[in-house]
Amino acid sequence: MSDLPIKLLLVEDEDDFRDTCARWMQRKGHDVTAVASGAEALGLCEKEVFEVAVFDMNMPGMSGMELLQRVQQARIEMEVIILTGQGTIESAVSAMKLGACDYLTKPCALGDLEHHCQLARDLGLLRKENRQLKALISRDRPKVPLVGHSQSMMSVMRVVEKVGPTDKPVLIQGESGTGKEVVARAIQQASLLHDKPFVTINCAALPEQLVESELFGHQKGSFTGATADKPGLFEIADGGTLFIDEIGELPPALQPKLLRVLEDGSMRRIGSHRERRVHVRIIAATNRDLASEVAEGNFREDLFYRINLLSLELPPLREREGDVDRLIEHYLTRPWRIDADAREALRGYHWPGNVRQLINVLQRAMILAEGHDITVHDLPDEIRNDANGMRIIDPSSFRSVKSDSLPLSTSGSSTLCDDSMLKLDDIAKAHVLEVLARENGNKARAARKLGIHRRKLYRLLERFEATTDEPQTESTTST
Ligand SMILES: Nc1ncnc2c1ncn2[C@@H]1O[C@H](COP(=O)(O)OP(=O)(O)OP(=O)(O)O)[C@@H](O)[C@H]1O
Repeated sequence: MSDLPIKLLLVEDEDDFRDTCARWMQRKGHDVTAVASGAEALGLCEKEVFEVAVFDMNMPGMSGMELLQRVQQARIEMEVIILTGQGTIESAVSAMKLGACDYLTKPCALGDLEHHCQLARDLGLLRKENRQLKALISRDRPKVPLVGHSQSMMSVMRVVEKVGPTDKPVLIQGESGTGKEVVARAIQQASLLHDKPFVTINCAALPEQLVESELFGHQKGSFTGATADKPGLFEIADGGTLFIDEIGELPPALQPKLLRVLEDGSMRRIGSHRERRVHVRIIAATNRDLASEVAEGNFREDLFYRINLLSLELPPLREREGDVDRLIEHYLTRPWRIDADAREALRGYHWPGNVRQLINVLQRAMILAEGHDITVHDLPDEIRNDANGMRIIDPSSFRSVKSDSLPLSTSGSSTLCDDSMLKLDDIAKAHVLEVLARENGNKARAARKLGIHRRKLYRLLERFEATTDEPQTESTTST
């Protein structure tokens, strides 16, 4: 039995007994609120959350049994002990039937009262844990090992080991499919909360109204379709970790609510005035450049600083030397084999969809292969073309770019120009600008189409701009 302080509500009309009980429990370190009537108690329960309540059975106005019924009807979650001067078996049975967890007769020793309150609190914690576990069974996924020994992944793993044991928020950035959720789970596994709930939400996958009710829960009747009270993921994750994927997509109206939970753990369900407190570690992930979102006014600066306290950036797969081979070994199960050409093609590909794309390609190849040997013919066209050095760029993509706007040099100051490098850079610029135009200037979408990180697109555009603005000298004239 735990001896942590109990958040206790005591409802007793006899002044002396109420004061004596309240003082005793307070001296024992519990957080006690004592009131003399059922009406006062109900008003309090609307605003505050209690773990345990002790109701005197016989009170003028509203009896303890009636109060218990009202509490049940309002779906207020707390453990109730009924206290009575005239205990009978019948009244004890009906109290239990109404949902009381315990029944005590007066006079009772104060030590007994405390003991029963502790048992009730532990029962409440068990019930809560049970709800959390049920919620998790449907959400939890098998653990995925973090495969990769490249230098960049080794340094990610070192950061995971360092940030894991703190209970501070972590922000994981990286392109889609780089393994942000896998890393979030690894952080949780390295933390003191490893045996506590790990609950996930993807802000991009849900409409705005649903994101709010998923995260914060709602009160019955608070909007059309809210047919019952529903706890939010913050409550379900209480004591554990909440992984907020695609946090860059969190609607602006919800950002202050999230900030409040991060600041002092307080939140309210939609349509409720009751303030709740939760203790949840937040791990957030995004494939957007959140700093630019802040600069563009799409993401609150104060929230950004809160979640960005500890951050880590996942490298794209094309920058993880040797990891494609390790991922092949991991995901290509026996009896499948891959021949040298196919392996080489996979190693050389630029993987815009990162690890997720590699897994899909391997799964597809296992289906298409004759027997159990995967060859280059079982790989998708874009990978085969890449491997043959035939990455084809649609010639029409050059039409919208005027020849005089092409960059003249990659370095800008070099007097020795390599023709082939110049042409490659020209092609790259034309392609990037074309994709950007096709996406009506939306850099996030263009970056996604190009298979590069948004930050990289910004850097490329800056470079293109710099080279275009430069005074053209003979030494940098393009052929
Ligand atoms: N290092 C890794 N080792 C093993 N499997 C991995 C690794 N990284 C990613 N995966 C696998 O790749 C797939 C995509 O990973 P995950 O969902 O974590 O990526 P993500 O970056 O969160 O993607 P998104 O931004 O689209 O949500 C999953 O099937 C995951 O198990």
